[in-house]
Amino acid sequence: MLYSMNLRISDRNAVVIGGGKVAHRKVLGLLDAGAKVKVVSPDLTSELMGLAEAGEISWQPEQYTKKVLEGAFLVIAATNDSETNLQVKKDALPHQLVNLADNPEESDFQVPSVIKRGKLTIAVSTSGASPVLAKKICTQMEQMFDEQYESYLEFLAASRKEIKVSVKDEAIKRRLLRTIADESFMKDPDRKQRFARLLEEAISEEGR
Ligand SMILES: C[C@@]1(CC(=O)O)C2=NC(=C\c3[nH]c(c(CCC(=O)O)c3CC(=O)O)Cc3[nH]c(c(CC(=O)O)c3CCC(=O)O)/C=C3\N/C(=C\2)[C@@H](CCC(=O)O)[C@]3(C)CC(=O)O)/[C@H]1CCC(=O)O
Ligand SMILES: NC(=O)c1ccc[n+]([C@@H]2O[C@H](COP(=O)([O-])OP(=O)(O)OC[C@H]3O[C@@H](n4cnc5c(N)ncnc54)[C@H](O)[C@@H]3O)[C@@H](O)[C@H]2O)c1
Repeated sequence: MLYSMNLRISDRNAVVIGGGKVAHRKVLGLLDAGAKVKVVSPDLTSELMGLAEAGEISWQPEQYTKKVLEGAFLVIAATNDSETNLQVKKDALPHQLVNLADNPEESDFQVPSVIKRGKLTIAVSTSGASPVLAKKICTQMEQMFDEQYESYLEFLAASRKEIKVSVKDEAIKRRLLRTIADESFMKDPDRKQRFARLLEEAISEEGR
């Protein structure tokens, strides 16, 4: 069984070994999360070359050696040589998190298929059974959880903050938090006013 979590990696060192299309996909995810990315590979796809030229990633144009792992928090071995990928896992220190693009069993972590809607993240994993299915499920979910969720999550975050500072009674607090998570709030263009009224009522209910 794998343990699911969302890792904060901004400004952490990530090393990607290999410069093909799989490495490129992993690099984009790491950059989105704000990691400092180094790619180690004798060659790069044109997309990765563009990122190197733009200074978004650093490129070490050489074959893998153990030394490149120094200082890495997270390591992705995505070469097309399974022996090299396995060697990366053997060389890494126990506290370095290693993913092997061709070997789910030997990986410390696996990368899920992901949908992002602002603060909302939906991640789908099949534990390595079928990455294609993971992607397919995400594609289906993309329609269910459309772009409206981005502003809805902003509303939820702000409203929850207000509830936490203004309401002391645990039962009332819970009721409000559940109410704003109702689908009708997601669809209501006047949800801010509706929430303001509810909050006011709750505060006076508490004062009684
Ligand atoms: C979800 C996603 C995330 C990402 O990579 O960012 C991801 N793979 C994606 C796509 C994809 N992967 C493959 C194809 C080609 C299929 C085809 O057509 O043949 C496509 C389709 C495509 O590229 O479109 C083949 C493949 N994948 C792995 C192996 C090796 C093996 O299993 O032994 C092989 C066989 C290679 C071969 O047969 O040669 C291994 C892994 N792939 C994983 C994740 C991890 C398990 C996640 C899970 O189980 O849920 C894991 C274990 C390791 C890891 O990478 O962490 C991403 C979708 C992104 C999106 O949502 O858009
Ligand atoms: N995890 C996934 O999502 C996924 C998806 C498809 C394929 N795969 C697997 O991922 C691997 C890479 O796939 P790809 O399509 O990117 O391959 P690719 O052939 O396009 O790229 C491989 C890259 O690795 C580099 N490389 C090879 N040996 C190296 C070494 N010793 N040191 C440094 N770099 C080295 C090559 O120069 C090249 O840049 C394959 O093993 C494939 O089976 C994984």
